[in-house]
Amino acid sequence: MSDSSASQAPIRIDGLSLSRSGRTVLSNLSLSVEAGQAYALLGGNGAGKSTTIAALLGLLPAEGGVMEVAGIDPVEAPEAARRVIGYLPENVALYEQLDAYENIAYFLALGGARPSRAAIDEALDAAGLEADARRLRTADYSKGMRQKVAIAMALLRDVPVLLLDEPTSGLDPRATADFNALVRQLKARGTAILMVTHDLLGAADCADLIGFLAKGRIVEEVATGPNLDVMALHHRYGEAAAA
Ligand SMILES: Nc1ncnc2c1ncn2[C@@H]1O[C@H](COP(=O)(O)OP(=O)(O)OP(=O)(O)O)[C@@H](O)[C@H]1O
Repeated sequence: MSDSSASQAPIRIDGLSLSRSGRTVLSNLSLSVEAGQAYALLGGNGAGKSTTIAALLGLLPAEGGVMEVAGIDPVEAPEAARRVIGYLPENVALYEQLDAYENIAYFLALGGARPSRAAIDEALDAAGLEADARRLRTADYSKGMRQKVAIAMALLRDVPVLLLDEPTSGLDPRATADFNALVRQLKARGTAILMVTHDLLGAADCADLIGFLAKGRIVEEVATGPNLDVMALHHRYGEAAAA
């Protein structure tokens, strides 16, 4: 597969195979995410979702297939790939003794960037972190607040690719809805988003494509939209997850 539109997708995985500890974990996996799209990757425990993200981050050697993030092969050039990726692990790690401004200034300085306070405020506004929380030590932040700080960093870095690992697990319904709205905003900016999730409803709410992973391969891929039958999908997903 190598038509020109697919090769320009900011996230592209084509025929990826990968083993861990001698066991096949990803098997001929293919997916692509266009600019301004979100792709939700669902699947049962151990299906290979986090491994897919680790592969895109250039953390695991592939045995076959190709990957590209913003045109960069993360296996050949992992550091260059990570410069174009915003990655949100399931639990965002921040310096607990520092506030949101200090964390953002610190992490961006590692990449050589020195955003102004106004630029940080603008990014935190876009990410939806309450103004009166920004000067508090992040030790007191909820998971949702930490994620907003990480999203603000990605906005300031202006990365074309976001990888989200179970961003809504453990969030309450309100925070989940806020997060899904944020995903829609990021799409509107042209970001390509790959999110690993167990939240089918949230995926239907904010993703364009939902892929079901089982035993390291996509067993079903559906486009979301007003006609999507989420309950039917729920039943099929259960079957896919158990496959
Ligand atoms: N460090 C590792 N060494 C060896 N095998 C691993 C390692 N990490 C994960 N695996 C195996 O790779 C497979 C895929 O794991 P992965 O974490 O990608 O699944 P997942 O779909 O993200 O699951 P979950 O929903 O439980 O997070 C599993 O069989 C797992 O046991």
